[in-house]
Amino acid sequence: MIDVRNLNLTFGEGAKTTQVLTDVNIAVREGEIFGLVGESGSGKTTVLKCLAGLFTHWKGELKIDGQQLEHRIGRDRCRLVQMVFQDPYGSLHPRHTIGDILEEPLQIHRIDQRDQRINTILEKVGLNRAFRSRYPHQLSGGQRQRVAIARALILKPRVLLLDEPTSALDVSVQAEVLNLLFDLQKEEGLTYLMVTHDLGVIAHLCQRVAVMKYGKILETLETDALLRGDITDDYTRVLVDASRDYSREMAAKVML
Ligand SMILES: Nc1ncnc2c1ncn2[C@@H]1O[C@H](COP(=O)(O)OP(=O)(O)OP(=O)(O)O)[C@@H](O)[C@H]1O
Repeated sequence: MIDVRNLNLTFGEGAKTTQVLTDVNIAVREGEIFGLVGESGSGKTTVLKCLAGLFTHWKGELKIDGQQLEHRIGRDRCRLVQMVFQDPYGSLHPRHTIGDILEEPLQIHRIDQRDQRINTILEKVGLNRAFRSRYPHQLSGGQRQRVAIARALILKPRVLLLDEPTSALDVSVQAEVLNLLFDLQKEEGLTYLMVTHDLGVIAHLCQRVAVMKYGKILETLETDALLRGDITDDYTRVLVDASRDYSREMAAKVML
C-alpha cells in the first residue's frame, strides 16, 4: 500500500548541504500497522512529511495504493493519505471551532452532507456533536488528539501517517488514544505508518518495524522477532535495550 523507493532528501545548498535521507526503502502492506523507530534526528518525521506532501524536494519514488506521488500536494493525495501530528494543540487552529476545523476539508473538496459527516466522525472518535461549538483550548489533550484524528479521517483516506500520536499526552490517556487508533484501523481497513519511540506501542500495535539511523534504514523486522531479540543490527539492540530500561524507569515513577 505504501511504497518508498530510494528516497533521498537534502536540506541547504553548497557547502551547507545536509543529506537527511539516504536511499530509504519501505514497503507497507495493505491493512498493516508499520512502525518507524530510531533516535532523535534520524529522519523519521521527514519520511512521513515526504509522503504527506509537506516536503516536495525529495528524490526517488513514492507510491500509495499503486499511485505514483508527485512532487506537490494535490487534492487526490489528501483523499489518499493524511498525517496526524505529535502535538494536537499546535496542529489545530486556536481560533476555529471544532466544527469549523472538521468542515474545512469538506468545503475544500466540495463534499456535501457535511453536518452528517461531521457528527458521524465525531462519534467514531468517541466525542459527540456538542463538541462542534468548542474551541481547541476548551478540550483536554486526549480530546484534542481525537479531533486531530477525526480531521485526518473525514476525507476517508486509505493511509494514516502517525507521528508519535500519543507522546504529547498524559500517560493515563495514551492507552485510550492508542486503542481508538487500533479500532479505527480495523473498522476502516486503514494502513498506518507510525513513528514511535515506545517499544510497548510497537509490541501492541505494529506487525513490522523499520529502524532508522542517520537517515538510513538499518533493518526491517517483524515485531515478534524484535521482541524475541532476534535482531541482526547492533544499533537496533542498543535501541531496544534503552527502550526497555526507559519503560522500567517510567513504570517505577508511575508506581511511586
Ligand atoms: N525544514 C528543515 N530544514 C532543515 N533541516 C531540517 C528540516 N526538517 C528537519 N531537518 C533536519 O532533518 C533531520 C531529521 O529530522 P526529523 O524531524 O525527520 O527527525 P526525527 O527522526 O523525526 O526526530 P525526532 O524523533 O526528534 O522527531 C534533523 O537533523 C533535522 O534537523
